[in-house]
Amino acid sequence: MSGPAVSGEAVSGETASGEAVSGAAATKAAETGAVASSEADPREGALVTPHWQLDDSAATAPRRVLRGLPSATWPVLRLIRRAAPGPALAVAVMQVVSGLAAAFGLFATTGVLTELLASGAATERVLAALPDLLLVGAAFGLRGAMDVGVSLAHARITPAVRRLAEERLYEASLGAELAAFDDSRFHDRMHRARDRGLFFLERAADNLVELIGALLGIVAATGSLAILHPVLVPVLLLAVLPDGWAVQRAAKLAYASVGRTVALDRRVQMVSDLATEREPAAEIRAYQAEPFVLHEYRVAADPLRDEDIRLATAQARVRGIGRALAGLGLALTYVVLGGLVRYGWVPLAVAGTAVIAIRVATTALNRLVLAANQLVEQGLYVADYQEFLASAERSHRTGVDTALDPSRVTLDGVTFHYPGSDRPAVRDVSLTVRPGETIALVGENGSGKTTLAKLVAGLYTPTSGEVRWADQDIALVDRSRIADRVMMVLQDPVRWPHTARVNVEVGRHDRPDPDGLALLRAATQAGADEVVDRLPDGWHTLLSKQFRGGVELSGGQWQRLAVARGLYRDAPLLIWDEPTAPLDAKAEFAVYESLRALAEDRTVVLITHRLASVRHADRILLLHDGELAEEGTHAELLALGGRYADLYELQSRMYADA
Ligand SMILES: Nc1ncnc2c1ncn2[C@@H]1O[C@H](COP(=O)(O)OP(=O)(O)OP(=O)(O)O)[C@@H](O)[C@H]1O
Repeated sequence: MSGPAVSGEAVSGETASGEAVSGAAATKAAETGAVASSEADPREGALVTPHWQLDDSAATAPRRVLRGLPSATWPVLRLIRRAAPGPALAVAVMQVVSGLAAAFGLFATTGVLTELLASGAATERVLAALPDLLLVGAAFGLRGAMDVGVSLAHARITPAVRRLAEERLYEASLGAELAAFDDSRFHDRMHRARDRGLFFLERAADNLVELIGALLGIVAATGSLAILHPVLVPVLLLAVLPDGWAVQRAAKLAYASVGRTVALDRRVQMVSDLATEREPAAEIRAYQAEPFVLHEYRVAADPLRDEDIRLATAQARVRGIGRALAGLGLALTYVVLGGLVRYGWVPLAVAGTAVIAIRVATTALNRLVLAANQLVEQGLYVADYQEFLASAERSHRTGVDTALDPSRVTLDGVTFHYPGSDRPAVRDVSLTVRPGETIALVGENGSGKTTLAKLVAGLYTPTSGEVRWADQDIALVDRSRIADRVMMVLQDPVRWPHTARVNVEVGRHDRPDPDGLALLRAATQAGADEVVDRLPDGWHTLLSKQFRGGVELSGGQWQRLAVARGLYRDAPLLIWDEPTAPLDAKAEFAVYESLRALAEDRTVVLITHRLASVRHADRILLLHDGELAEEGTHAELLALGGRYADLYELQSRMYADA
């Protein structure tokens, strides 16, 4: 990751003076580009920000999103409408009915009080009040029924929203270009969207329902209050606005805090994986790295804890001030009401209803303020979610939907930079792979072989230059059209936590193979049949120790399955990146025999460090520092006496010595 361009404001922003230090440290770290471990210990003093913690996109988000409630509400509303339109409509209707019942109940209460406070015998007054009393009871009952109905409909909304939001996130992530996964900003956005965005989206859906209910409750109570005496309405606002300010302020503090700590959170998560997952367990013990892992945890977790405490304290202070001001406002409201009765501006019965209405309105307004402010806070995270979807969408390349012929591949001045990297991984490479030709890419570690192979396969788009299949520039073609024509075995293939059968068939999951003949052919060519024969449930054995009944394979056994997966795919362009590195000699020999058979009617790009395996390639291309340094047949390159000859000589000597 290169030093991100983050200003001090990015990490100090809205916060108190202490955090300005983190901004300065951040800028310094960004300027020096030093690695985290050589920087100041994040536990010292104010929250110091190592370079991997910096997150420039978080800095601008609050201002943009805090423009108000609508921007927080619309995306949630749209999702609710898509995810659960029926329950959403039911909630809206029942909430309106509930609000009307509340208003009706308040007016009926005035009738009851008027009768009860009139002169005459107590029994007569009670009897006179009875019809209104029944109306109050009916209104109360209707509200209760509506509230139960709202809860039932609401229970269907939240899970449906989560389900839809998750699917959209995964769609966006799966649809993003491969290069996006090499970009740290994309990762930060994705983590914010996945870890917080989804959670808060669900909460925001809850709060929206709450907000609408509270709003209708307020309209009912305030409307009744306005009819009883208009001056009570502005006075009532005095009681709730300070609280509203406090919750709003607390939400901003929380978001600013998350902007500062999102990468630390991720760091803790990564250390947590190291400490608890199976894969690193053996190496950590072998290297006695347990104390180191714990140290790593503390370095990230201590400042997180301190930041959480600082945030909670600041929020409590702000809320306390809000509460005190709200109490004063409420007292003032009652004083005004007392004055109105004292000077005979409102009758006592109306004042009695006003007290109830004020209580109802205050409760509803508090609910509203809380829900609205939580919604604004959650809206910030929902915006993160939306932003991730948008960024994934932006990275999604759309192209023409055309048939492709990859038998002749031409690279024309191709240069490729990984995101955020100044040095090109592949530099100005031009070459042509002719139909049916097998080329081998060789060179030292990091010379650009895998990157070049991924460019040929259309997984990356060149920063400059063109990759053409036949005469078609593949940068302009739909991604799925390209992928359809390539079979590929990559370095470090995925170990699918699924059955052995799925591990092969996922190579082309929609390939019709009812008798499993293609599966068996691919498995035999890759030597995976021998692996499967020894599994307790054969092809149906679950290959993941993390689930009950699952088994684990050796590295070479996994690789045989991965090779079988690549072969099962069956496409005209074959790209093999170190397919046999973890295989034993027998399996390697078998795989190369299969490769030779496959190469007869395919264009093949083979990457390997075992130069003995590339002797039969039609052409060998040696990459050095991203550039095409040598090109020719095995014999030609040996005669040239360059880097290839040196490497071959070295390897031959190793075998001879052995
Ligand atoms: N995802 C990535 N993000 C940024 N830089 C990368 C990424 N992958 C590779 N690189 C850089 O690109 C350069 C070429 O890497 P590449 O993997 O293509 O080399 P290679 O020749 O295949 O190496 P090896 O023989 O070790 O497999 C290296 O300097 C590497 O550091």
